[in-house]
Formats: sequence, structure tokens, C-alpha cells
Amino acid sequence: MEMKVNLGKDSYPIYIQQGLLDEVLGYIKPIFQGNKIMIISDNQVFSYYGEKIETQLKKEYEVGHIVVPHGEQSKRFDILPELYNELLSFQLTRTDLIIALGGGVIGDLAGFVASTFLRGVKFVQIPTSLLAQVDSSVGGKVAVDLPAGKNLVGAFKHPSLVLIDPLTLKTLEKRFISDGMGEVIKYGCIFDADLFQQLACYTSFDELYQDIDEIIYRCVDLKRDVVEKDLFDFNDRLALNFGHTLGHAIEQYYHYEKYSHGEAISIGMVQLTRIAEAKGLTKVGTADQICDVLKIYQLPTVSHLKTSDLKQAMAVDKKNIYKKLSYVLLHAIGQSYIYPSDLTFIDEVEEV
Ligand SMILES: NC(=O)c1ccc[n+]([C@@H]2O[C@H](COP(=O)([O-])OP(=O)(O)OC[C@H]3O[C@@H](n4cnc5c(N)ncnc54)[C@H](O)[C@@H]3O)[C@@H](O)[C@H]2O)c1
Ligand SMILES: O=C(O)C(=O)C[C@@H](O)[C@H](O)[C@H](O)COP(=O)(O)O
Ligand SMILES: [Zn+2]
Repeated sequence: MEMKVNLGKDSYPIYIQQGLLDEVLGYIKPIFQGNKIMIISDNQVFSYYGEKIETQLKKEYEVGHIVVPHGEQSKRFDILPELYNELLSFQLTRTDLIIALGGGVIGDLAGFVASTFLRGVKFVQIPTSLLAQVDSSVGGKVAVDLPAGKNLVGAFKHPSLVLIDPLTLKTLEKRFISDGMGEVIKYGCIFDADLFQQLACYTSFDELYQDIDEIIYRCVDLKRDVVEKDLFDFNDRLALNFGHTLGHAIEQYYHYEKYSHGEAISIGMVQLTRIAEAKGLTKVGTADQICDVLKIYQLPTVSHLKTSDLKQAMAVDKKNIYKKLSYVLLHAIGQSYIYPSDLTFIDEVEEV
């Protein structure tokens, strides 16, 4: 399956195909005529797929790799000098290429490095986690975390190509399949009630896997559409942040150790929808509907944290624009809207 993200001179193709990792060289050659390629990956992903990709690319290019420890801790701002130094030692130039091979952490980190090193180097995404295949590898948001919060230093950097091989999900831990399902369910909540209903009907992960290529395609297509309408995230694209205001704050509160991104936004989607229901801003029963579907995929729906504990991290949310913090709410499943308010939005409801 093939799709194109239409962004004028920054347009790029996305290929979704089982077994595609065996043909990486064939996809890279038409888009890259330079000399050197640096693969950035994490230790787990590289141990599974690094050699397969390097062996192919070495037939045509000089190839190096940078392997960081797996997990969100590698998406720290202060890891950057180490990475830039490795690129300097490899003598990567502005006409060379960086490949992100891994989950969302690697895509965001390698993408940020590619957007800043020498003021920008060509970049390819090879997402290997479900979350990265349905969400983070598309749309051009790249970033690193600061101690104060998630993704606080970043850029919009478009890949030249996205290569999605759903077979890589075979080696992904079940916890991270669930993690990715958090974002898949998000798409259903904000844009696609039919997708939401479909997700409510699977009775096992095995059943889900049978349709996974089609589900990945559908999510990527929904993201492509909204990114093309509002690339810089001031209007329609904000919907993709449903559950993230609280979710990012929950991740940061526990120093990224307790909840993965997909788990934290699952809690965020439910918690915010409960608040919106209590205020008459969302159809009653919607939070329970979301809870029921999240539970099928073994995702958490409650954190037992007080929303007041999360305010500091919420204050730096990037939806804090036009002097208001915008919340993404649902009228009902499949219908999202933006509700400008402030941090007291969550206080008032604790009293309800
Ligand atoms: N840029 C965006 O638009 C965007 C969108 C959503 C999330 N994100 C970011 O993505 C990150 C989360 O991504 P993630 O959930 O992929 O986390 P991750 O990159 O940490 O991957 C999860 C775990 O799975 C392992 N893994 C990945 N692919 C594997 C495979 N095929 N086989 C075996 N193990 C594999 C990794 O080593 C890691 O331990 C967060 O930092 C989040 O903020 C960004
Ligand atoms: O692509 C987007 O836009 C998103 O919001 C997708 C989110 O799933 C993702 O987690 C994103 O990184 C959050 O962006 P941020 O702007 O809140 O850092
Ligand atoms: Zn997300």
C-alpha cells in the first residue's frame, strides 16, 4: 500500500508492506544519491533489524550506526551533544542521510537531530513500533524532552520517505502493542466512529493482527488528511492531541518510568472526557465507551493522581496559544472540537 503526504516541496511517500525491510535498499536508492547514511536506533530494535538493513545499504553506501538505550530516557535534550559528536566523527555532510530505525522515541530523537545538525540533513523514518507506524512517523513533529515536560524542544522536519513493515510488530512486546492501540483508539475518538466501533469488536490480539495492515493504513490516512489541512498545529491538527494535555503531564510526573505514552494518553482521554461530561460539554456515557474499548487492549483508564498535581506540567502544554490553553474535547465518539479554557477547567470539576 502506498500513500503520499501532499505538502508541496515537502511531500513524501509512505509505503506499508509486510516484508518491506528486506527491500530497503530498493526504496532508498531513488530518493538518495549521496554517500553516507547514519542509522539511529535503540539497542533493542537494532539487535532485531540493524544488521538486515545495514547489510543491504552497505552495497551502495558508507553506513554507520548510533545505538542509544531503549526508552523515553533517550529522548532527553542533554543526550544531543553525544549524537552530534558521533555524526561529526562519521563526517556526515549536508548531502548525506539519517535513518530513524525504531519506535516513536527514535523517530522523534533522530528527526530532531536531522533537523538541527548542519541546519538540516535528509531523513527517512523506518518505524518499528505500532505507535510509530500509526502516528509518530507521519506529520513531521520531531522533539526531545526537557525536565519540565515532554517534547518541549522540537521542530517540524519532514522525512523524505516512511517505510512501514507491519511484520516488525511480531517482535514487539504486547505492552507496546497496547501502547500503540492507545493512539489508534484516539483516532476513533476524534475522527472516526466506525473505526472506534470496529476496535470495540475484536475479541483477541490475534484477531486484531489479522487486520493490522488495514488499521495502520486507516490511521495514517486520517493523520495525513489533518496534517495536510493544518501542518503547523493551530487548528484542525490540534485534535491529534486528544488526551495529551493530561497524558503528557502524567508521563512527566512519574519521570517517564510508570506509564508509556500510549498508556498515559489513555488515562488522559478518559479523565478529560469525564470532566467534559460533568460540565455538559460531551455527550453523557462517552467516557465509559472509551473506557470499555481501552480495557479490551489492556490499557489503563485511571491514574489515581490528583489533577492538581499535574498543573505545572500542563502549563507548558503546546496548546497554550492565543493566551488560552486549548482542550481537545469530544461532542461524542468520532466528533472532536477545541475548547479554549485555562487550568481552572480541571479544578472546577473536582468540586462537581
Ligand atoms: N512525533 C509524533 O507525532 C509522535 C506521535 C506519538 C508519539 N510520539 C512519541 O513517541 C514516543 C513513544 O513511541 P513508542 O511507543 O514507539 O516508544 P519507543 O520508541 O520507546 O518503543 C517502545 C519499546 O518498543 C521497543 N521496540 C520498538 N519496535 C520494536 C520491535 N519491532 N520489536 C521489538 N521491540 C521494539 C523499543 O526498543 C522500546 O523499548 C513518545 O516519546 C511520544 O512522545 C511522537
Ligand atoms: O502529530 C500530532 O500533531 C500529534 O499531536 C500526535 C501526538 O500523538 C503526539 O504524541 C505528538 O508528539 C504530541 O505533540 P505535542 O505537540 O503535544 O508535543
Ligand atoms: Zn501521542
